[in-house]
Amino acid sequence: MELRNKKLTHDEFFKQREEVLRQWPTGAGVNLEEAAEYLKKVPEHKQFSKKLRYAKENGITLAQPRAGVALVEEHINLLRYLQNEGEADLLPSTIDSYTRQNRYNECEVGIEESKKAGRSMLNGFPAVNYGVEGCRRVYEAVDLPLQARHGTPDARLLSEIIHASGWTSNEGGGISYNIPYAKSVPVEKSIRDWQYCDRLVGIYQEMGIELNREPFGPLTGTLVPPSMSNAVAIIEGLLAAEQGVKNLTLGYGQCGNLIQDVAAIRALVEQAEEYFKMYGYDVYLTTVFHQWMGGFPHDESKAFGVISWGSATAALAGATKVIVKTPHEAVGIPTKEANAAGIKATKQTLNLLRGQRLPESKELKAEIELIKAETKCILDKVFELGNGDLAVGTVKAFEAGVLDIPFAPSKYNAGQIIPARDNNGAVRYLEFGNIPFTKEIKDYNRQLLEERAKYEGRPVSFQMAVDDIFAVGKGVLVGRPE
Ligand SMILES: CCC[C@H]1O[C@@H](n2cnc3c(N)ncnc32)[C@H](O)[C@@H]1O
Repeated sequence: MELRNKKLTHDEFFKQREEVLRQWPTGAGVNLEEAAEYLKKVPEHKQFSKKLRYAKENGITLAQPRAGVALVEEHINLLRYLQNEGEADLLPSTIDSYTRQNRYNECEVGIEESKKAGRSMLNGFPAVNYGVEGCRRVYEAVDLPLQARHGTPDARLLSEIIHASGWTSNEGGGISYNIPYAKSVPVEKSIRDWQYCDRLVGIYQEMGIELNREPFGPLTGTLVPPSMSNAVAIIEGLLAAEQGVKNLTLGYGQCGNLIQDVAAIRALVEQAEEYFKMYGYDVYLTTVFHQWMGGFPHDESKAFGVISWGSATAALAGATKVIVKTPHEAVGIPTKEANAAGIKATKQTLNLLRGQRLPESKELKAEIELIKAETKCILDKVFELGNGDLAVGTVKAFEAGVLDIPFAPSKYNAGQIIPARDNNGAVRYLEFGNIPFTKEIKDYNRQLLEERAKYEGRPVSFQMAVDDIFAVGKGVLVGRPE
């Protein structure tokens, strides 16, 4: 069947579902009607969509950690600790890397090794291997909404299992969980697979169960210009809406300049709403701001500085949710104590800033307009390449380098754009690759980088990008020459 941005028919979906549920033995434990009955019993305070609505309507920014370990009991202890000690507002289950690659055999080995070692030998929770029974134990053990967070190009079986288990949100998308996470998964394949995941949510929606979907905003988390990440977020939002998703959280990864980060969230909301309206989708939209996704300082006190700065930006931007980092970010998977500390520092900052927003200024307005103009150039070309079909256009846009994610591992990503910070730390385009920006937009980006070059007494060059990549880990935002 030709790739199309078209809601999967019931026949198309249920025919594919037979193969999906056979991918691993635990798939046999998924029964749609039984799962719907189970989901209908999820109390409001454990429904992602309800808690996000409440936060948006009350101008509150919620705090959510990442967390996942190999064994069910330990994972439950971890989540309960983050709920009770960490005061998390929303809970994750970060899924391990083998599951993300559908390598469930290796998950089995990792589970056994973890039992022998008495510690987690996987970097997340292997939800598929535990199946509905194990995932329901996790859901029933906590008292907050639960979401699957991962990086899975083919998340069809994972999505079936976690939703059937009462987990009321799923992160990911056909671009955002492929290009930054995989080397050789064709864009067409991951778009199709995520159409399935979204259609599953749409089918639950038609049964009166509102689940939340959250495309992964930060992408590579390495100097991704806001217009590129916003373009991807809006594309994944539209693709999800076509499959019947009604509750969407679009995201963005902190870049570090306050004006630009606030502008990115404001532009994302304004532009996404414009596109949903234009295409007639009735979507309840919320936003998620990811605390700094790049290199972290080793020193835990300095790490708390980065965590608090991301929290403050999220609050001032009015994001519905902020994803929390921990003081162990520079070293690896955090202990539960370090994870809880990250959440508490975040919530302290959010509470101190409750109700405050970065006021409209000419600089903020200009940055919002610039981001929207850049994003429009990209999206217009995507639709043109697809002759109006967004799914086809997305595949062709990656082939043409119109969608191009900096520092992505995927061989389907052109990798021609080069980002670098301007003198105020805002992320600009140093090389445009094949992105069809207007001359005015290109000249403005170049002018801002020339200002930095003049200040630093060096030419605009790739070295600026390299210096910027290491800067935050060294305690600064802009990578000044040594
Ligand atoms: C896009 C996600 C990257 C971030 O996701 C964190 N992360 C990954 N796996 C786990 C885990 N099992 N528990 C807690 N945090 C985790 C990393 O540290 C990084 O910040």
